[in-house]
Amino acid sequence: MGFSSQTARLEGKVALITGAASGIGKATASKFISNGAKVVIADIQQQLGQVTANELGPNATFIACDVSKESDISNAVDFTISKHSQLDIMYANAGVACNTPPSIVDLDLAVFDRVMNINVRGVVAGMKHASRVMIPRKTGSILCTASVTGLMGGLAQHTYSVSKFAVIGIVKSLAAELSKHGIRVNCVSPFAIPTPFVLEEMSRIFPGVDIQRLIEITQNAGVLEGTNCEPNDIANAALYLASDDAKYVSGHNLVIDGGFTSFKTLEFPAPDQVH
Ligand SMILES: NC(=O)c1ccc[n+]([C@@H]2O[C@H](COP(=O)([O-])OP(=O)(O)OC[C@H]3O[C@@H](n4cnc5c(N)ncnc54)[C@H](O)[C@@H]3O)[C@@H](O)[C@H]2O)c1
Repeated sequence: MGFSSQTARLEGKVALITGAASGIGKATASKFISNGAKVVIADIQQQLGQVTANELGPNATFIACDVSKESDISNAVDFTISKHSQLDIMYANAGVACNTPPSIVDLDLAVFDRVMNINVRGVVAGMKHASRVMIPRKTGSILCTASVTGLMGGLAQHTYSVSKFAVIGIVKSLAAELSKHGIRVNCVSPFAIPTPFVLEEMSRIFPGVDIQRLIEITQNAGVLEGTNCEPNDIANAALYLASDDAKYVSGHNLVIDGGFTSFKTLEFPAPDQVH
């Protein structure tokens, strides 16, 4: 009993990770590779995706993919199979934030549709095409990145939060369907990890504040004193869920938020106190 070897928990496995050119996806790709997996990085940013794959070494390959296009997703799955002959782990991680107006009265529904196309439709398409190749093999692990905003609402969250509630809903529904095929479906829900995605949001809230200070503010928004949240915290959770260590875990949403949703409210300094 207990965890398998820390260095080879994914030996012989092949993973496809969307949105892995940067942030959480990149950290997870690196973690999976150091645990023995081969990883296909699928991302809309072609140049950065290629740089990331080069950085991660020969067990990483990049394929251009816009998750809002079903044909790009099916192409990424086909590419993975033709390169590695199997797909064991599908991590539908790509997602975007958006600048939502304070009031729903001013909500631009075109922005709403765009976010849903990436954050929800993109995840569903990833699950669909991964399932097609996993079901005949009677094995597989499907992951997605939801968010703490998929558990609780908040001001100006009428788009992003809706998309992440939907992701958690899909995870629970698909886990039910795929259990009879030996496929597990889970998600992770991060909070305030200082990636480009979050820092873009933060620079909207605190215009003109330098990046290092924004990283500091983001990390201090967590609740555990003496530790900083980072992409690797999510990569560790993804590794657990993807590996056989979680062989009896399905339909689960693993929240990695330093306790935020359990016992604390968000505490940013007032914008005029940040210089
Ligand atoms: N950083 C956080 O605190 C946090 C919190 C909760 C949830 N999340 C979720 O984590 C996931 C990863 O975000 P991150 O924080 O690592 O940000 P990030 O900006 O570092 O990474 C997001 C990646 O997704 C890619 N992407 C965007 N649109 C795409 C598309 N249409 N097709 C393919 N790739 C696309 C980007 O190019 C980028 O590489 C997202 O789903 C986000 O909603 C992040």
